[in-house]
Amino acid sequence: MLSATIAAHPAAAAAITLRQRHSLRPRQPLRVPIGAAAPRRRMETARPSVVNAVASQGVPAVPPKLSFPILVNSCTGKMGKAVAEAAVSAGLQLIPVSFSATEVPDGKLKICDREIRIHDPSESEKILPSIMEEYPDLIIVDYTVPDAVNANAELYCKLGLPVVMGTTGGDRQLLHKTVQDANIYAVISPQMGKQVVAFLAAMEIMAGQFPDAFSGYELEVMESHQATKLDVSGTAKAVISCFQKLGVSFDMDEVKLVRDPEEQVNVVGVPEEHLEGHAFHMYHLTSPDGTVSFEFQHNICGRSIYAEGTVDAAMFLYTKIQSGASKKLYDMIDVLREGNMR
Ligand SMILES: NC(=O)C1=CN([C@@H]2O[C@H](COP(=O)(O)OP(=O)(O)OC[C@H]3O[C@@H](n4cnc5c(N)ncnc54)[C@H](O)[C@@H]3O)[C@@H](O)[C@H]2O)C=CC1
Ligand SMILES: O=C(O)C1=N[C@H](C(=O)O)C[C@H](O)C1
Repeated sequence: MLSATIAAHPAAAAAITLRQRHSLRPRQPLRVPIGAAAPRRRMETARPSVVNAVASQGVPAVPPKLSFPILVNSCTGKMGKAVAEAAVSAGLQLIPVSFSATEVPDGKLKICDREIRIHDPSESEKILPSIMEEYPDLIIVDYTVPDAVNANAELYCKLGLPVVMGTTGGDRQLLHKTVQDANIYAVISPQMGKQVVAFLAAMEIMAGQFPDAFSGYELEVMESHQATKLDVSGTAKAVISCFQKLGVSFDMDEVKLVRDPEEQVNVVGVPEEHLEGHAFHMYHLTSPDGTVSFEFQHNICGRSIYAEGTVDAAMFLYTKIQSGASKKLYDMIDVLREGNMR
């Protein structure tokens, strides 16, 4: 059996095998425990580097830190809160306003010692223009719910507000058309985690270069997320569309969703402390005669990988806007390609 395993979080190495549709069996981790790995030898001689060479000529070695205003919609959500915290720690100016369908005491929320005023989404059209006046360089980040994606995008387009759209679901085709037609600056991606985006990019390259390489193979897909997740993983859908280009026949509704915490712990192998925030994905391919199988996984615990990637995307977008780039609509592969990951 050929097997490729990608575990993006050390705590998430529990491998899963999907040999029969809807039947999940836990398996021993394939990786060597971190502590057992032989330590790498440190380089003993200083290497001349471009940075050092430039610094020695009196030019600043480190590019100036970017700082611009960022509004996170919605700071009451799990991702919104994580992004707001990551933005503050990266030195961005977190605008003390957000919108939410969830009521919070006194209409306020504390994030990193800052008080964020929470408004009802119905007020966004009225409030955002004055915020844009106050913060002309503003970028908005959207982590709301699948049902709000299209209406939110329409509003940002109407206002000409640059957006990093992390929210999944909704009508994706319409989302892209709305943004393209309005010609606003945007990064749209169902996956902001750098390493997962690199995996996705590799899948796209493989699909482009070897179409039909997996023709006739059977694909089984399992994704496990926190029970509150409303939609099928947008990342799984993107990976599946690559498998489809590789010749695999698969309907999106064949994805096995795991949302039951007991199954997540006992069958999938999600660490209990990450039941409220995890994203385990497994894709299993079997050849028509059953003699060859492939397995790909990306298992993530927590949200920091997406929050950091989102801040990278916002910084990328800001520099595009400042340089007056003619291309305006980007995805995370564009961000990755230009090396904008801190
Ligand atoms: N692109 C990426 O890398 C990632 C994307 N996501 C996606 O982000 C979205 C949010 O995920 P979570 O934060 O876990 O969900 P969540 O349920 O914790 O938060 C959603 C928040 O949006 C608020 N909300 C609902 N309707 C709204 C509206 N019209 N305007 C403003 N706020 C509104 C809710 O009150 C809630 O606080 C999901 O679509 C999820 O799939 C999540 C993780 C990573
Ligand atoms: O809701 C989540 O949590 C996640 N959503 C994104 C998706 O649907 O692909 C990314 C990741 O799976 C986490």
